[in-house]
Amino acid sequence: MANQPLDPTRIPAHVAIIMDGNGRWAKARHLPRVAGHKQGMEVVKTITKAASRLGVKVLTLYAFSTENWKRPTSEVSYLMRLPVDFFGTFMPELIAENVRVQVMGELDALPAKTLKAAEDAMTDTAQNTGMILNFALNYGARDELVQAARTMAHEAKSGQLDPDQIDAQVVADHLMTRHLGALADPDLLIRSSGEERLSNFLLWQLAYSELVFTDTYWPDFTGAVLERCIAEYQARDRRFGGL
Ligand SMILES: Cc1cc(N2CCCCCC2)n2ncc(-c3ccc(F)cc3)c2n1
Repeated sequence: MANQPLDPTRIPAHVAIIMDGNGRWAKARHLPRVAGHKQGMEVVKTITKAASRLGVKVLTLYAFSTENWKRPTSEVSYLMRLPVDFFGTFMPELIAENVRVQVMGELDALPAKTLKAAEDAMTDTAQNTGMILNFALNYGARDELVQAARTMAHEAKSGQLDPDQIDAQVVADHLMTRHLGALADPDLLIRSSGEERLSNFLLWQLAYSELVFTDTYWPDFTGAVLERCIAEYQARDRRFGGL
């Protein structure tokens, strides 16, 4: 991993993070899995402020995937309370940091209290003009692509969309990241805990992203680890398919 000082002129505009390793962190400490999730949420607060102060414009965090419903009921119930706890304890700091909250995923399937916490946070921070904190909650990239294809098919069938006009931008405009506009595609994807998989995350948007993997478990992730990942990103020479 690169250890150069960061170039403040080349901070990645959009950073996405798969926050992995919470259960293993807890197991290594003979704690229940939910202790890893609890500490992981505190790290979300730390990294939100660190990314904002570095000049990141969009921070997308994979909080809960469509596959996570398979976990034990007690763990899912705990996880569904975390968005409520997060905003209940961190909203004043989000406002002070001028952060705007976005939440994307199949939100209608969330428990009512979870959905309300997310919707209230989006409303209460809508006027903020700083970093966008974009949570992926009950999100799956394949579901996102299926939904986009179904919507475009219905629009074509109704005469609203000429199939021959469908290009990459039209597809992007039908994805859950459409509200991010030109910032929709992450420049940098970070995955913690040593796993090197995409796990059904942002499959369209990550087409040209730099992928950085760190062995650090998410609950141990710090601002210094974030800076090392960004230094690794800055040490790479992105070609976007060119020479
Ligand atoms: C389900 C879940 C799990 C969750 N973990 C903590 C971070 C590590 C990953 C698993 C556990 N965190 N952390 C923050 C949120 C959150 C999500 C949406 C939102 F609008 C506000 C906060 C969260 N949500």
